[in-house]
Amino acid sequence: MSVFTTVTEADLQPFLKRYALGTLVELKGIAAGVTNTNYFVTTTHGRYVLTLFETLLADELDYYVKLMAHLAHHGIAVAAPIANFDDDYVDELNGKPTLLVNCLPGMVIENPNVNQCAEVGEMLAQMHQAARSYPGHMDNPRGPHWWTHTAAQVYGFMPPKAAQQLHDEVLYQAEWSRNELPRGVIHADLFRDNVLLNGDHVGGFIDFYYACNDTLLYDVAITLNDWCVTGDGDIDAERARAFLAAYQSVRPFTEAEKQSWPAMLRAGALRFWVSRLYDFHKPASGEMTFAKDPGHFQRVLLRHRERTDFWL
Ligand SMILES: Nc1ncnc2c1ncn2[C@@H]1O[C@H](COP(=O)(O)OP(=O)(O)OP(=O)(O)O)[C@@H](O)[C@H]1O
Ligand SMILES: N[C@@H](CCO)C(=O)O
Repeated sequence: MSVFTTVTEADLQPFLKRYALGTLVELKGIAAGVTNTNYFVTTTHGRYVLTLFETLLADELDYYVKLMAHLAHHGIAVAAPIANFDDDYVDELNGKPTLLVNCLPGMVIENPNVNQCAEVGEMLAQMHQAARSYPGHMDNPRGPHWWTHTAAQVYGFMPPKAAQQLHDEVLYQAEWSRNELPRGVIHADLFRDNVLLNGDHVGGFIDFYYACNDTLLYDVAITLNDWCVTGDGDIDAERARAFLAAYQSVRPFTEAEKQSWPAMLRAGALRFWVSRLYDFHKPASGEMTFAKDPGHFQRVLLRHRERTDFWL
């Protein structure tokens, strides 16, 4: 469930008076999602999504929310934040920082087809391009420094063979240089549950709260590792080829990116193996997370290590 902070119609009516959105018709909690409280809000003007941020503070939201507004302004399918009469995107309701965005068409798809993977690849490349003029900056909090430090905290909980595999990968990732790779704003968590699909078309990308400035190729790897994966951690070649071809139809990889692609695929898997290991072995008390299977990304990573064809 994901209504951690209850909002009643009586709470919302005065709040909505700070926006040009008409009056409340219906308020409905959204079950999906595990971090924040989300509601569908229908007013006399349309349908919106209200998010109450359970952990992020108002000033921490600035980079993400302005990025969403910037991308929407460029025609990228993302939820567009709506400003209140003070021209602020982030407001406050029931003691929590709050955001209203437009409701996007479509739904989360668990088993995407080839066309849907291609559409996501194309939109991702266009998002990378549209974000080139975004002035905000945020270092990636989940890069090599983070996984080296975080892996060190979980080795002791792991079977020796898996710990050795993880340690080997951390060392391997420290040995190659990312300096030549194009950088920009990345989503950094564009899994299937963060994209709404409207038929074969992208209804919208959501959940920009890991977005940051890093290499664009890292975003491509993270996205492919989820969208094109099979149940056993292998990659479906047909979906991978379609995804990459569509991405490159907008932004072809540089030579340096082509060379780095096999290593970057592994980096994308390592990042989520480590975060899932950490959440599994060291859940913060009272934290509202539902541990996801770390073994899945161990399998994805080990398959990448054996791979000889990278679908380019
Ligand atoms: N702009 C939107 N338009 C339509 N539906 C949305 C929109 N934003 C969120 N949703 C719906 O709400 C659900 C939960 O949103 P989201 O995944 O962002 O939750 P969260 O708890 O904030 O994040 P997380 O899942 O990363 O914990 C989504 O699966 C989607 O169904
Ligand atoms: N997408 C992440 C969780 C949210 O960051 C995962 O599947 O581990």
